[in-house]
Amino acid sequence: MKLNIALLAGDGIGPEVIDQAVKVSNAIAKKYNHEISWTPALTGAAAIDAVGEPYPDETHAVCEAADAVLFGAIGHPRFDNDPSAKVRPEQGLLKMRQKLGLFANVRPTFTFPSLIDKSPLKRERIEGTDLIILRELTGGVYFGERGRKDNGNTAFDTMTYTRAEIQRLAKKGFEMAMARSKKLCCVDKANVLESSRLWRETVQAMEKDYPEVTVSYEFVDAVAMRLVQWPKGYDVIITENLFGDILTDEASVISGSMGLMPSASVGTKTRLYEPIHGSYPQAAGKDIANPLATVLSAAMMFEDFDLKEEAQAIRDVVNKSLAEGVVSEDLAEGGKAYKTSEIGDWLAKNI
Ligand SMILES: NC(=O)C1=CN([C@@H]2O[C@H](COP(=O)(O)OP(=O)(O)OC[C@H]3O[C@@H](n4cnc5c(N)ncnc54)[C@H](O)[C@@H]3O)[C@@H](O)[C@H]2O)C=CC1
Ligand SMILES: CC(C)CC(=O)C(=O)O
Ligand SMILES: [Mg+2]
Repeated sequence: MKLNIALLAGDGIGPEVIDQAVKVSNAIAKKYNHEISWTPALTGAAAIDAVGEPYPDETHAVCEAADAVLFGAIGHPRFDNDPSAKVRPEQGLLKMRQKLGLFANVRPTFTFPSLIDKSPLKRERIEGTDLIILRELTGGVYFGERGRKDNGNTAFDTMTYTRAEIQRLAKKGFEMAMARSKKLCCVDKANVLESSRLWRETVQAMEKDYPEVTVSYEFVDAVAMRLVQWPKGYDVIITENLFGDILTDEASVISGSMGLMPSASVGTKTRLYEPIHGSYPQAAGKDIANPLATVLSAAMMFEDFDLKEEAQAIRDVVNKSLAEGVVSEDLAEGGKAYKTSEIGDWLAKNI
């Protein structure tokens, strides 16, 4: 197969983890006779520095022309620490998601056999966890009306959803549940928020179309507790943008590290694969970040091209690396920590 992949490395550890995913993908291409052409493009703070805008039109054109996008991370402390900055890297991420129509973010949470006892959570609670948080990605408070009033002394952000936005995300959730254990949990805050009540009303109305799916409705605060208390109680979770953002970082504790959590963003135009973590600026340039979230995002990309054996080969080599102790600092627990680049080399060699 010939694949044209847009490569958006971004900021901080973005370029370092992307490099490893490219090494692994190229090794897969070589082994299984595929041809991958990578087209790099600017995004985030790197793009602001170069052209003054975090998601330039040229980058959008590259993404639109590609078969898929592999994305690293964006964000830089000089913007995080400057609340008055008018142009911010994160605006690029949101614009990209919106312009590419990526309304659903698939964030799986699973455990790795060799890491289970390293989790702060007990083995019996997490072993066998296999859940998906399907996060709405182009609506809600990240995209609602915001501003200041009262001479800047009052600030507001608006959480807005349309029925159609909820329906298209929920449809994906129901379909995923049908293909898995037929269990769907809609996470909201319908006891307080009107937008959550629209979520609940909309999902309830769709239940009749999927009679085999058992649907539960839970409040996000309680789910934040239950997710780490008994993650095996969940299979497919659907939720709005902000709640999904927060719950998935929390879920990384079940797997063992933020550096292990992949994702796929899907929607109306193209597909984008990215780790759930950010640019981890404290690690930038040190070659210490865990590249596996990005490598496993590439596995999700192969899976979606229906290259299932290739995707499995990546997951297998990742498991092998963890079992053999080829781990980065976040998982080393005082033992030998491999460099980001060494892990990429090891994985590519062992494909
Ligand atoms: N999708 C994206 O591009 C995202 C960008 N950001 C941006 O990233 C910057 C940093 O934000 P933070 O809140 O610190 O989130 P972050 O996800 O970059 O880092 C949070 C913590 O997670 C751990 N971590 C993250 N990635 C790791 C990896 N690959 N290997 C090992 N450990 C890892 C580290 O302990 C780190 O301190 C900000 O500018 C933020 O806006 C944050 C989240 C997502
Ligand atoms: C800028 C944020 C919306 C990025 C983030 O935290 C995420 O997508 O997980
Ligand atoms: Mg996040």
